[in-house]
Amino acid sequence: MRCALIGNPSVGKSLIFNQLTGLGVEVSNYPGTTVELMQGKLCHQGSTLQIVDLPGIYSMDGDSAEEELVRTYLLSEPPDAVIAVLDATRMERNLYLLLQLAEYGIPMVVVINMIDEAAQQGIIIDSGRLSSVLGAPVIETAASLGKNIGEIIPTVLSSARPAGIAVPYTPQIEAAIRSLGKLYGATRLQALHALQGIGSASELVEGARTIAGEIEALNHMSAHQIIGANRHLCARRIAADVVGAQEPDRRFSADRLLTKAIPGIPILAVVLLSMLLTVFIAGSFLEELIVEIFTLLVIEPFQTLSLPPLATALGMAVLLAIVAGLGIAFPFVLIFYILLSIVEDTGYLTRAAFLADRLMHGLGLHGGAIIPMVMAFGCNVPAVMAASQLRTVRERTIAAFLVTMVPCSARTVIITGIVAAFVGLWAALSIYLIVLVLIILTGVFLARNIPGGQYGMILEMAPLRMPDPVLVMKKSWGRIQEFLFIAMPLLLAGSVVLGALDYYGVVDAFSLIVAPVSEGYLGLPAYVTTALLFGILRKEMAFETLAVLSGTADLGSVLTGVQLYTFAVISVLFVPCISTIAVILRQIGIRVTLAVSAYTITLGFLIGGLIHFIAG
Ligand SMILES: Nc1nc2c(ncn2[C@@H]2O[C@H](COP(=O)(O)OP(=O)(O)OP(=O)(O)O)[C@@H](O)[C@H]2O)c(=O)[nH]1
Ligand SMILES: [Mg+2]
Repeated sequence: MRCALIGNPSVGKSLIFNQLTGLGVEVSNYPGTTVELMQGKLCHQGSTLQIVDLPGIYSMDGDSAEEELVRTYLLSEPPDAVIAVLDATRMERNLYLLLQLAEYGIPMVVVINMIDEAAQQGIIIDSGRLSSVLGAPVIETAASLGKNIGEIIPTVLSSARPAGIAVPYTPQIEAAIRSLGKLYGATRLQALHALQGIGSASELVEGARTIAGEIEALNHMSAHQIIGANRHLCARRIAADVVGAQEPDRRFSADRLLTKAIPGIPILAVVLLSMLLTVFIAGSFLEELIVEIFTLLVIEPFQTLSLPPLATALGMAVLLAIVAGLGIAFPFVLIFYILLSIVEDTGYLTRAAFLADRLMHGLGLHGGAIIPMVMAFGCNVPAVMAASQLRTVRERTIAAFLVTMVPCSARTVIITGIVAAFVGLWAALSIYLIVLVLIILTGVFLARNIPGGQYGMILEMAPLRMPDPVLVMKKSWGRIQEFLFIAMPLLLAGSVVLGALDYYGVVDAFSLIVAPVSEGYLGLPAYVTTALLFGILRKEMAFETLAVLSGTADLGSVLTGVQLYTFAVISVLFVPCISTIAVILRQIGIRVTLAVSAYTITLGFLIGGLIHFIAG
């Protein structure tokens, strides 16, 4: 048996899905979290059920990718039952979708989720009454508390049935439905779709177009609009019937403060800055701790072993890679993801997107793109994935450029580990400033020069709520896995290769070749440029390779401040790491990948040369 979860965005479908199946689909207080169909299985009293988590949608008849996905899914492979999830605090709007869903005639169970929040807001729902109005079973749940989730499957199995309710449309629409039925044998659903111009060219769609044209001429409103208005009216009536007295929302005033330019923008700046500072401070603290413990317990004992030289070289390379990955990058990445999950689940991120909207428009993006931009501080890889969800090619292209320029945690490691440690805190901050200016210039330039229109942003404010610590940790863990299981192995493999190349003298030979450019143009010893190139594998590798090749972790003793600064700026700017390149290639395309790589290499070496020219 197959069963699908359908509902508006952010009503808790994925959380219910996870609780039913025991899987870990991403759950977040940000509309549009699930963008594709997710499947899971569960066993109930000996029989296996397949559960499908669908993206959240506001309507079944629109033309967004998510709406089309849900519609095609229901039409082409109708599940045996649907679980319609509603948000108890927004019944009217949720019922609008439910009324449309009812027209598909698939057996359903209605789940009114977030009943805990409704209770807090003084909203009372008469679910018995709703059940008799809809003609389908209704269950009240609070997924975050696990309340009544256990009742869903038994109810689906015992009493799911097609909802009996039908929206009463205006006489003209009803007449059109009847004649389309008579003329083309269309069902009510097919006739409604055809009247709204949904579906591929067919006699029915052609015939419906003529009728819809007549209706439009008579009403000065398209059939699509009339149908929508009828459904809204019906949803409003049902909501008025089943939803009890509602107290004014107390969170309203907090929202006013967060979304008005003043004090909203200063608050946003403080939030972003404190996120960065927390990552810096807590990250460095953990970093030192881990590196010290690791050196004491692993590296020092390893050095006292008398192994053959090649084994020592390779072993050291692996150990250094583990310190670089687990000890240095991990604390930064983990803390960043925890902070991001918290900001997301409080509902603040939607306010940030709203505030950033105007600013981002200057860069050719809309406020929603603030999410990939902020995520990029953690790691560019998930940020590019998020950017590839933007609506137009133009936006995706611009976002790919800007996201890859944002200093990710690995680059933060270079900035803190090299510049802050050996040159100074202000020098480190100045790198962020340089990057910020370059990002703005790039965005403005691309926005002016890439053709294509700009979409406005339609983003629903997520409700403000206390994040659930367990969910926050689960989500951060889910995100960190990419780092642990994809980046770490890459880092280890890269280090072994580096160790071998160094051992056999290949690194030295390579250094000879790059020496003229490196020394003449950038003012850097040749091995430093070699280290830079290793940064393509993984940005931390640049740092680590530099330490390996210069033979000491105390970089200040072998390179001057300007040299270290130049090195850091170039590695921050030039080419994203290999994982980022791969993900741009997969999600956005080869042309953008090549353009981004060429652009960032040029930028890195131009600015690097400039610094040497001015300060060297
Ligand atoms: N208070 C409360 N919060 C809930 C409940 N159910 C879900 N949430 C929270 O609501 C937010 C949205 O949950 P998701 O499961 O991601 O929602 P979704 O319907 O899958 O959303 P999309 O994938 O965007 O369509 C998360 O922050 C959940 O923790 C509930 O019953 N009560
Ligand atoms: Mg979801």
